[in-house]
Amino acid sequence: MLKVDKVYLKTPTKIAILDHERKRTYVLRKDGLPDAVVWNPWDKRAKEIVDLGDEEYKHMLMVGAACVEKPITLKPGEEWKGRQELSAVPSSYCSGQLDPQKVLRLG
Ligand SMILES: O=P(O)(O)OC[C@H]1O[C@@H](O)[C@H](O)[C@@H](O)[C@@H]1O
Repeated sequence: MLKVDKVYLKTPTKIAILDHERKRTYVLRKDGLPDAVVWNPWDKRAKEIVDLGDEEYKHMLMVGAACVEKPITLKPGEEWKGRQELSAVPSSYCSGQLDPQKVLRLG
């Protein structure tokens, strides 16, 4: 794993994360959050995360829904709703069918 901090604009509402090492596939579903962030804290920021072990940052990757390009500004009394849901599904990699489109259709 390497240090990474990337923002992807206008991403689909479903994103598949294929973990070949652990043979798992995660599906991120999101609403109201058009962008996505792929990030890990690496050594310095990891020290601020109290429940992350000293060396665990080397194995950590966060993929999250985000709203970066057009920030949401609320006036007093205004409401906004957004959601993200992360679930694990059987890995398409394990079954020998590495087809991200197939994984997205599963959800
Ligand atoms: O902490 P959040 O809002 O879930 O975002 C995750 C990370 O996303 C990264 O892009 C930022 O550089 C970090 O500062 C931030 O912590």
